[in-house]
Amino acid sequence: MSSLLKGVNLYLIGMMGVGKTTIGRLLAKELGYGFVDTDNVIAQATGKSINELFTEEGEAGFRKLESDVLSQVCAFTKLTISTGGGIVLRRENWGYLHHGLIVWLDAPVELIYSRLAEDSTRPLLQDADPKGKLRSLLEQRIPLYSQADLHIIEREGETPEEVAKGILEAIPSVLKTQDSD
Ligand SMILES: Nc1ncnc2c1ncn2[C@@H]1O[C@H](COP(=O)(O)OP(=O)(O)O)[C@@H](O)[C@H]1O
Ligand SMILES: O=C(O)C1=C[C@@H](OP(=O)(O)O)[C@@H](O)[C@H](O)C1
Ligand SMILES: [Mg+2]
Repeated sequence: MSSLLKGVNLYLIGMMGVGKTTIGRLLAKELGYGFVDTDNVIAQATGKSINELFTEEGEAGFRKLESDVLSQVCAFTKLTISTGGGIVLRRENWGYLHHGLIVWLDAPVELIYSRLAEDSTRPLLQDADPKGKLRSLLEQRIPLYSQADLHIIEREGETPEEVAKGILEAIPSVLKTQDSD
């Protein structure tokens, strides 16, 4: 399986709660790749939670840190990189993402909401109408997520392992060069 991508990095993009962090870790294991989660790197580097960074630096400050991390990790190979849902917003980030294979992990808003309803670690969902916020964020971001190489739609009840398996099975269909050895 590790020869599938020939060392090319795999980037997971998509809305918060679709499972990028959870599934990225599984994919890295299957591929024999290293695993990086951009939010975790930011939290480790700053010693602050994502909530604290949004409060203290604002979303713009957080986005700057996110771009810095992405620019650093894309210099490496053999990585599965789980991004934060808003990484698609900055145009400069696409120059980094396109160094690898980009997978848009997608799920219905109802499913995402059911996973995050009790979760207070997503500052953008600390809103009077979190479900409405998810819908409007998704609507704004669909044209951006659509630039991914691969679009994977999760079904309700699918386990992270099943989603990861579906991604691995779909990858050969989007590889630009075929393995000739
Ligand atoms: N396929 C799945 N089925 C059920 N729960 C899931 C699934 N994928 C992720 N989760 C749960 O949903 C929440 C959000 O997952 P996470 O990996 O943090 O998503 P993201 O990084 O995209 O925000 C976590 O509690 C995680 O355990
Ligand atoms: O969608 C977003 O703008 C965000 C998603 C979060 O990451 P996950 O997508 O891993 O939840 C985190 O980066 C931050 O709360 C902002
Ligand atoms: Mg995450």
